[in-house]
Amino acid sequence: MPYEKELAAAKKAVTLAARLCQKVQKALLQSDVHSKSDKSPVTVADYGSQALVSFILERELPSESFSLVAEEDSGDLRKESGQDTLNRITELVNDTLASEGSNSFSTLTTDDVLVAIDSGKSEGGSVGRHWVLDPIDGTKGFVRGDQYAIALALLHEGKIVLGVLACPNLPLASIGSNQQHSSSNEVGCLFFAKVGDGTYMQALGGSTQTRVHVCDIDNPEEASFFESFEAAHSLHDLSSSIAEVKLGVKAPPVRIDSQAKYGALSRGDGAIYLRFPHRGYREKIWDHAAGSIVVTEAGGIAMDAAGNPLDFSKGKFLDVVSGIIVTNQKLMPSLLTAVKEALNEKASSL
Ligand SMILES: Nc1ncnc2c1ncn2[C@@H]1O[C@H](COP(=O)(O)O)[C@@H](O)[C@H]1OP(=O)(O)O
Ligand SMILES: [Mg+2]
Ligand SMILES: [Mg+2]
Ligand SMILES: [Mg+2]
Repeated sequence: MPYEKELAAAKKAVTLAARLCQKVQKALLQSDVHSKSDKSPVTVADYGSQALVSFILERELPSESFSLVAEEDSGDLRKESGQDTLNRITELVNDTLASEGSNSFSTLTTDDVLVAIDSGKSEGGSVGRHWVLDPIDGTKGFVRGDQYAIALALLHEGKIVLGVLACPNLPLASIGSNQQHSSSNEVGCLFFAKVGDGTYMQALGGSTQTRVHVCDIDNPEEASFFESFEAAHSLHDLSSSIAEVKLGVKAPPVRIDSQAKYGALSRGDGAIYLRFPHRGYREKIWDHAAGSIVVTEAGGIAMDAAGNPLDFSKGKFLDVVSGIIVTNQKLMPSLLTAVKEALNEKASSL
């Protein structure tokens, strides 16, 4: 089966990274939160997760040439002021590797950690194989104690061929706004998909997997929609005018952080995901690579707001027209029409 060993390695890497993130989120100390030059919060867990995933993929797939396009770099950690943080990250990575229980465990030095983080400097592109990683997607949710995801995908000749999405705080039961209250409050989901093979979900750390599908709602009035928790990441007014005014969606928006939205959509918790970043923001491939294959293999479609397929082959940026929209096959035509109308009205009112 193609990509079988890559999928196994990706699941192992992401599961361990999730363990590291859970530990940090539990004991999140103010001193663990730092500011990058773009002012987004970055924590020891973002770096630790990236180092772990990079290290495990290289260890598990030794015969392949390794290319990784990932969000973080080690610049700040190499400064004098980054020493304590680097020591803390190295300790976290080693503790997590030790908890794996394998005999082949070797202790990483701070230099090994820097090298593992910097393996993520690849630019991707349309030739060859590249892993694509967001070590913590939804850092703001992570810091708040809410939803976040570890998102890993494999890009092969310009197409995403597999994706693994760990959502440590996502309930195993449905979170859709139309859902009955569930008696189970167990959290921690691992979604994974291989091209042509469907999407599966299992409990993080569990082994029983279930195939998942997007919902088959064709009446927008019965649909519900996901969007960013952070209004700074996506225009909430525009989503409301599309979903509620144009399509007649009755349920209130489900606002959660990160690609957990793609995971939830892939198992039918809601029918639509709308994302309209503010002007000037450029999407990155690691923010959508794993999520998009998880949704498409579950029967959904992810496109830009003009109806173009998402093109992951152009380097680290994912250039899209106006935004990203995701739904099932039946709702996409009416959603696209509603989006076009709303964008035209917005343009003519400026
Ligand atoms: N100004 C911004 N507009 C849109 N998305 C952003 C912005 N700043 C960061 N992001 C990224 O958007 C994603 C989260 O969006 P949301 O949780 O709202 O879906 C994350 O990938 C986050 O990066 P990061 O990986 O650093 O958290
Ligand atoms: Mg970030
Ligand atoms: Mg992200
Ligand atoms: Mg991130």
